[in-house]
Amino acid sequence: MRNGKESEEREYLAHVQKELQRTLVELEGKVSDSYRDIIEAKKYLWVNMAQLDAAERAANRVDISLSIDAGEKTVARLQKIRKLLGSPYFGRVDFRTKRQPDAGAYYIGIHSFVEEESQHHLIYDWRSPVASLFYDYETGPASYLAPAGIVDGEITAKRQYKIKNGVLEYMIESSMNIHDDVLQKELSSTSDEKMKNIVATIQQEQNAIIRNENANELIIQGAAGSGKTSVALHRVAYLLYRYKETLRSSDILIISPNKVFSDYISNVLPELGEEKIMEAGMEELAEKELAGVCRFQTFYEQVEELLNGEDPGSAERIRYKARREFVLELEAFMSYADKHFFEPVDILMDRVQLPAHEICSVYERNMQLPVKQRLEKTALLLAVGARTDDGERLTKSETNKIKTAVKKMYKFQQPLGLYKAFYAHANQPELFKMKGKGLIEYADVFPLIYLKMYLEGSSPNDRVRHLLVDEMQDYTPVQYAVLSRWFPCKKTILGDSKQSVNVYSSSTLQTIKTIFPQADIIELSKSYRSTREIMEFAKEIQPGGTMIPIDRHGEPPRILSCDSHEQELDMLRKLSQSFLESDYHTMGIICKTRAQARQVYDALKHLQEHVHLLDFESEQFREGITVTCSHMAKGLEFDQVAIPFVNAACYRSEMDRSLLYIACTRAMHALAITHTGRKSPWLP
Ligand SMILES: Nc1ncnc2c1ncn2[C@@H]1O[C@H](COP(=O)(O)OP(=O)(O)OP(=O)(O)O)[C@@H](O)[C@H]1O
Repeated sequence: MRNGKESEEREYLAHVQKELQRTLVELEGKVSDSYRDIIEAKKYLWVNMAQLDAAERAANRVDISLSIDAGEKTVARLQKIRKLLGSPYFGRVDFRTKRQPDAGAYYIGIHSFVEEESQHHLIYDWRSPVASLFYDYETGPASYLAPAGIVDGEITAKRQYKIKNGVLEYMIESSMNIHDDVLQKELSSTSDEKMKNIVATIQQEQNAIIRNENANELIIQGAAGSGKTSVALHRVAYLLYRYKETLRSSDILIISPNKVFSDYISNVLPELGEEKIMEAGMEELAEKELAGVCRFQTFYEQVEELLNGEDPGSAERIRYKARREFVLELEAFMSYADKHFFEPVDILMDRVQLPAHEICSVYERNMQLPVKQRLEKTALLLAVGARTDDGERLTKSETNKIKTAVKKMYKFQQPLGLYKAFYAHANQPELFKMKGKGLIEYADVFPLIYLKMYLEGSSPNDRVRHLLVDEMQDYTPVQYAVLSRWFPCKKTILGDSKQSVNVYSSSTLQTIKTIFPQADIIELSKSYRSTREIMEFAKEIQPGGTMIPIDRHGEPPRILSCDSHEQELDMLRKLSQSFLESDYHTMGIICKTRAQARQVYDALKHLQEHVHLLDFESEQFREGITVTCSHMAKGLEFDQVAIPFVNAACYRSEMDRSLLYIACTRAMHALAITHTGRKSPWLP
């Protein structure tokens, strides 16, 4: 076995580092050369501007921009080499084939690295075909898919390494795919303010998702902490590597629940050597679509309103619009509108007359178009075909008159009017309620957009070539219908039906399956984030499902009973103080509502720079104590979590239960729950 002994491994590491160092120096030289060249070229252009003709100036500019591109590439490479110097590789797999009976040792790292002189791969990128052996197999027969086809062989040895700041901390030889000890060590570490990459410990079932190239739609249902978001981001990095000639980061869009979450995950792709992808929230997209039509309540405002029980009818309205059948009902209404809302009448002008039946027949021939375009085309075809009594063509002004007349024959000019007509048609006008002048409820936003598309058409976004939808359970079938029209590209859709922030409008995996019947569906049940004690506690709050906690242990969750509200706030102060004295980096105090969060934040203000209030407008996730509410905490994680006010009055409904589950599953290592008076019936 090559580099069999630890001393040989250390020698190999030293050799790799020496090569990396050499490359680093070379690249640094190249960067300063190209910096100097660019400055010189710019100076030359500036000084000689008057003497150069237009073609020469253009040629100079092209040269400069090419040099800048080349310089940027060198800087990117330099960054990768710097990263490798700290930790060149984390795994090794020895693989032999019939053609190569002496097993070759493949070292796997975050980026690949080739020795210049020998052109020998000292490190293979974790996304390279051969690296899949490391994640997918134990020792023994194995195969991987190379560009030229399947390569069969045998894995004779596997090793994992922890190299930090260039020092080999430990190495483990194991027949297993990813050794449990290494995973345990990774999971026991304290949290960061940004999500970490998991390349060194990707699990086999996660790797299958990351490397899935065939699915047009891939749905990942995974328990809390099962790595859905991490895996989806690693999948993006994999696809960018696999299709590097045709796919760029700017072709990929992630729909994320809020800005804080986007900030939290923003480091993963750059750490993996890729550029950030585009991100957008559902509301941001809706805002563009409804500009000039109406304003709308946000999703968070909707959830807050439900939690505060401000409008008893709103749950019913939300539930109605979150059904799968609702999309079909909207579509049936569109067919009805096609037939009944166009009322042709004779057009009688001085020089020309167009009978209603002729208008109707042209209209019916263009049914495949959205209403507005259909009307325009109808008018245009009529105008082009029409002749005056003297056999003359129509003038521009006559054509325009026909256009206006045909347009008016359709009963609704505005999407909102058509949307209201839907409820009148369904004989349920009470299910549509404006929140104020020009302000609609969140539940109406996407049905309205869907009807607007029918009325005015929509232009699919061709720039987005892969769409990632996180927290899939929070989107309704009509939202998916709109998303599919906006983005007719490949999709990775992920979430957990147990973590809905609004139980009235959440979609189950079953529902999402019916929306995307061709999708590949993968379920992740192993949960990595929290200790077994925390996950077993959470499982008692939301039983059922297939969540399997990882075998990592910690202190059991504490339920702390208080005598008064003031004493409960005092308890939170104590918990915060002890967190500040501990080795933990992040603590989340997760409340049910925004108002509660503000109250707790005020009570902890004396801790000043250590405490942050995370609200709907926040954009950043930071170290220290974060006071927030469950629906903002979704997707995030903390070393330690405290959940206040978990009494019977505050946490009683199904929705409260779901929020409590989300809050508990944010904790990695420690969880404390406080209450005054009778504790919530959802607590174990
Ligand atoms: N294979 C792995 N190796 C190491 N850590 C992992 C692995 N898979 C997941 N994790 C860790 O588990 C935690 C949860 O991951 P992630 O946030 O991606 O899960 P999730 O399923 O999206 O969670 P949730 O739905 O609860 O928000 C993260 O700290 C992540 O680094």
